[in-house]
Amino acid sequence: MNQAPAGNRVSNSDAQDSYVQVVPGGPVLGSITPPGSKSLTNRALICAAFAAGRSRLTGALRSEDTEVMIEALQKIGMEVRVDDAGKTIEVANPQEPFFPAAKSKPATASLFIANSGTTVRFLTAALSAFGGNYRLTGVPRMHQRPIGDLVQAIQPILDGSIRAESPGGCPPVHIDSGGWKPGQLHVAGSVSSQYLSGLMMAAPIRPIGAAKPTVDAGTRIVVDGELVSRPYVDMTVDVMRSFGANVTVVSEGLSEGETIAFEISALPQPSGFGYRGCDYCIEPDASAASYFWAAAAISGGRVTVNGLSRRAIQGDVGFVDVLEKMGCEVLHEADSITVVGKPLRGVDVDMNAISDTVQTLAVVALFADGPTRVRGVAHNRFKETDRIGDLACELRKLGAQISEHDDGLSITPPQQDSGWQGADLKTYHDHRMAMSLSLAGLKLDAVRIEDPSCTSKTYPEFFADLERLLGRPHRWGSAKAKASPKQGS
Ligand SMILES: O=C(O)C1=C[C@@H](OP(=O)(O)O)[C@@H](O)[C@H](O)C1
Ligand SMILES: C=C(OP(=O)(O)O)C(=O)O
Repeated sequence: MNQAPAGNRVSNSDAQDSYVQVVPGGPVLGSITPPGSKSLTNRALICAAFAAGRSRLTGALRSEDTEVMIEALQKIGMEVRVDDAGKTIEVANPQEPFFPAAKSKPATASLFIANSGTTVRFLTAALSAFGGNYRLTGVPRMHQRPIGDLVQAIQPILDGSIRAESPGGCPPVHIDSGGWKPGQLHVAGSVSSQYLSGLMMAAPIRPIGAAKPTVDAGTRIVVDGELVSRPYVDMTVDVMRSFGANVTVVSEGLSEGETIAFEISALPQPSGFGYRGCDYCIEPDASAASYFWAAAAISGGRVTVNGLSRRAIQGDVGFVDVLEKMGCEVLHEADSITVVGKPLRGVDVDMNAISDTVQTLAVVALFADGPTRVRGVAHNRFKETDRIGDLACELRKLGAQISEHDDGLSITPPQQDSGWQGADLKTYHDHRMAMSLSLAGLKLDAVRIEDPSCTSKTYPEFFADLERLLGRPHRWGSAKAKASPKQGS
C-alpha cells in the first residue's frame, strides 16, 4: 500500500512535484475514527498552559497546527509533554518560579506559527494578557490573514503596545505587554470568530508576577456587529468552563450595534490562577469527519464516523444535516453518526456556522441533481487560501459550471457524463482543498491532487486513512502528463 507523505511541517514553497489520485470504485462502506479536533486541542492547550496544576489531554490532534501551538508554549516556558503514542499531552505551568525573576524581567520570545489561525489568534490574545515581549510570525499566507480587529480590541486595555506589522493589519504581530488593565473589551467578529475566542480564553490568565488574573473582578467582552462561525465561540465557552473559568453569555440589554457579550470571571482558586488544570478528553475532528461522510454521499455508500454524535461540542457535525437535505439518510447513535448515500439533489444552504465544510459540500454538490447555492461564507476568503475564488477555479476544471458570489458560490454539475473533465487540481497549500477535492476521484477518472502533503496542517494521515476506508490504494506520483478524461464508476 502506498503511504501518504509524512512529516508534520508543511513548507510554504511552490514546489508541487507530487500528486495523489483517488481511484474510482463502488460504494464506500466502512467506519472510521478521525484524529482529535484541532480546535479543541488548541483551546485545551491554551487553558491548560495557563492553569494552576497539571492537565492531561487525551485524544489530542498531532499535526502542524497543534505542533506550532505546543512549540510556542514550550518556548515561553510551559511544560508540555507528549507521550510516545502522541495522542496524550501533559501540560503544566511551572508556576514557581514561573520565569526566573519574572517580576522584573518579562519573557521574550520569537514564535513561528506557520499558517495556524487558531494558534496566532489565541496566542496573541493570551500572551498580551500574560505579559512579555513577543513576535509571532508565520508562512507568507499567514502574513496575509487579517488580525487587525483583534489587535484593535486589545490596544485600549493593554499595559504596553501591540502591532500587526503587515499591510491590512496582518501578522507578524509584535507584543510588548505588562498585562491587561481592567476594563471592557469590544471586538469585531465579521472576519473571524477566533479573535473573540482568543480574548475570552485570555481573560482568566494571570499576568506574570501578578497575584491574580485581571478578570478576578470580572471582564466583559462585547461583540460589535456580525459574528461569524458562532459554534466555535460556544466551543470556547465549553472548554473554558471545563478548566474552571466562569463564563456568562449575555444576549439581552445590549446597546445598539452590539450583538452579544460574554462576562468572564475567575472561580475562586487558592493559587490565584484563573484556570484549574484537569483531565480533558478531546473529540475526533468533525471537519475531518466531513470527508468520510461525503465519501458515502458521493459513492452511494455507507460510512460510520465513531466518537461523534449530535451532542458533540463541534458545530461541524451539522454537516450531516446538509447531506440529509440533499437526500442522504443520516443515522444518529450515542457515539457515532452514519451517512447512507442516496440519490442527491442540489440545495440552497447558509454555511456561515460550518464554513470549514464548504469545500467538502461543493464536491458533493458536483454529483447532485440540480444546482447548489452556498451562502453566508464571505469570511472563507481569509482562510488558508481564498476558499471561494480558488475553490471555484478548481471545480471549473472538472467541467462544472461555477458562479462566484461575494458570500459563497453556486455549483451546477455538467448535464451529461460527457461534460466531465479529468484535471490536475491545485491545492494552494490548503489542507481542506486537498482532502475535499480528492473525493471527486471517487466518481471521476484522472482527478489528480497536487501537493497532497499539505494535509499535514490538520490531518497528516488523511490519505492513508482514506485508502484503508476504500480498501484500495490511491495512485501516487510526480509525473506532469495528464491522463485522458472520462467518468468512472
Ligand atoms: O475557533 C476555531 O477553532 C476555528 C474557527 C473557524 O475560523 P473563523 O472563525 O475564522 O471562521 C474555523 O474556520 C477554524 O478552522 C477553526
Ligand atoms: C481555517 C482553518 O484553520 P485556521 O484558521 O485555524 O488556520 C481550517 O482548519 O480550515
